[in-house]
Amino acid sequence: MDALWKNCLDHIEQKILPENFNTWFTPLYPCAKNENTLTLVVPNRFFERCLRENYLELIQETLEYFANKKLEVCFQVNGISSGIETPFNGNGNGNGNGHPPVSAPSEARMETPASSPHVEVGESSRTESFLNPKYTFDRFVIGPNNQFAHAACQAVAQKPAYTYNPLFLYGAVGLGKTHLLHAIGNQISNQNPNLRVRYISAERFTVDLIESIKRDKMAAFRERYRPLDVLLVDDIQFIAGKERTQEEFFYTFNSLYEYHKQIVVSSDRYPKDMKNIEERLRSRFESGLIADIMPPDLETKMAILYKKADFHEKEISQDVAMFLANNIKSNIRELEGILLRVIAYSSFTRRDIDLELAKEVLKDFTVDKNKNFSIANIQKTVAQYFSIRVSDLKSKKRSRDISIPRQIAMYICREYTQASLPEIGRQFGGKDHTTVIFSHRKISSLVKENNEMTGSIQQILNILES
Ligand SMILES: Nc1ncnc2c1ncn2[C@@H]1O[C@H](COP(=O)(O)OP(=O)(O)OP(=O)(O)O)[C@@H](O)[C@H]1O
Repeated sequence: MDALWKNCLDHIEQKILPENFNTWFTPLYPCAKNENTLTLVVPNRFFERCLRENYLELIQETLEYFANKKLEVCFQVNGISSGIETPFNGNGNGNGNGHPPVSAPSEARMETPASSPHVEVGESSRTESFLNPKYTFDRFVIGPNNQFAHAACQAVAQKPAYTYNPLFLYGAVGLGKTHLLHAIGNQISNQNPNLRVRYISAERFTVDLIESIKRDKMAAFRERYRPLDVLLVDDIQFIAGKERTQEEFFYTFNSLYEYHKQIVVSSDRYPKDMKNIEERLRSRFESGLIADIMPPDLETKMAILYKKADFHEKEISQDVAMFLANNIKSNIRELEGILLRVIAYSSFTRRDIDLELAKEVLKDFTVDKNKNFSIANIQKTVAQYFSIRVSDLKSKKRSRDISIPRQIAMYICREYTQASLPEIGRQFGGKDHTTVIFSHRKISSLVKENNEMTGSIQQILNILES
C-alpha cells in the first residue's frame, strides 16, 4: 500500500505545481487498502472536499495505472471515513493507453479558472456527471420522513415524463436528495438503456455554461442538454443570482418540457424561499410536484445504520444502533461517517463492535467536531490570520481587506458550527442572516476556483484544529 502510494505521489508531483503538491498531497497518507479500495487520511472535511473537486480524477487515474486495476478512493477525515460513497465513473477512468495519466484537468481548472481555453472543463464536467451505481432505490431506506419523496421518485423512474414533471425534491443537507436523483437515473437507464439520462449538479452546469460561452461553443453546449430524455439537476439553488445560467437553464427546461422529457431538480430550499431566482423559473419549479424529505426519526436512522453496516458486511447490535442514532441529530452523511469510524476502530483495535466501543468513538468524534470551532474562536483565528481586529469583522467596514475575511469567517461558522444563520449574523455585529447566506454562497463558489482562497481557508482550519 505504501509503495503504491509512493509511486502515485512521485508521478503526481511531476504533474502539478510544487505549491499545490505541498498543500494537497504532502498531508495525505494511506491508511487502508483492500481489493477494491484505497483509503487516504485527510486532515479535515474542507480538505477532502477540495481534493475531491480538484484532484480526485487525477488520483484515480494514477492509482489505476500503478495498481494495474481500478481502485476506488475513500477518504478518512481524522479517522472519520467519509468517502464511503465516492462517486466515480463506473465506466472506467483509465486512459487506456498504457501510460501513466498525463493530464490533470482539474489542476488546470484550479490554476486558471478564467483563462485556460485549452482546458476541457466541459469535458471534465461530463465525466463528473456519471450516475453513481451505488445510489439505487434498494439501498435507500424508506421512513415516514422520506416516503413521499421516495414514492414520487419511483413513479418518475417507472414512467418518466408521465406523472410528475418537473419533480422538485426539497430537503436539508445530507438527507438523501442526491441519492434519490441517482436512483431515478439508474433505474431508468437499467429499464431502458436507449434513453439518454444525465445527472448534473447545478454548479457543474454553470461551469459547463461559462466555459462554453468563453470558448464560443454554445451550440455544443445545447447539444449536450437538449436531446436528453431525462435531466436530473442537483442543488439547483446554486443558480440563484446567476442570470446567464438561469436564462440558459430556462431554455433547456422549456425545450425538454415541450418535448415531454423528464426533469427532476433538487434543492435545499423550497422554490418560494429561493432568493435571486427569476420568477419564470420559480413558477416552472412550482408547476410540478414538490416532494420534501424531512429529517429521519430514530427508527429510520437505526434502519439506515443496519443497512449501511450490512453493506460493509458488519453487524451492529440494537443498542449500538440506538446509541449512534440518538446521538447524531439528522444528517445521514454524518450518521454514515460515525458508523464507518466505528467499523474502522473495531478493525484496527481488533475489538467487537459493542456499546463501549461506540461510546469511545463517539466521544472522539464529538470532540473532533466541536473542538475549537466556536464562533468567537473562528473570528479570532481569521482576524489573526489576516492581521486585522475581531472588531473589524464585526464592523460595517466594506473595504476588501475586511469584507473578504469577514465572509470567510462567516463561511467557516456556517460550515463548522451548529449555530443558526441569525445567530451567526448576531455575532458579527448584528448582521442580517441574509448577509451570512450571501457570504457563505460567495466563498463556497470562490473556493471551487480560487487556489489562493482555498489555501488560506485550509490554513485557517489547520490552526483551528491544532
Ligand atoms: N434514506 C436513506 N437510506 C440510505 N442512505 C441514505 C438515505 N438518505 C441519505 N442516505 C445516504 O446519506 C448520504 C448523504 O445523502 P445525499 O448525498 O443524497 O444527501 P443530499 O440531500 O444530496 O445532501 P446535500 O444537500 O449535501 O447535497 C449518502 O451517502 C446517502 O446514500
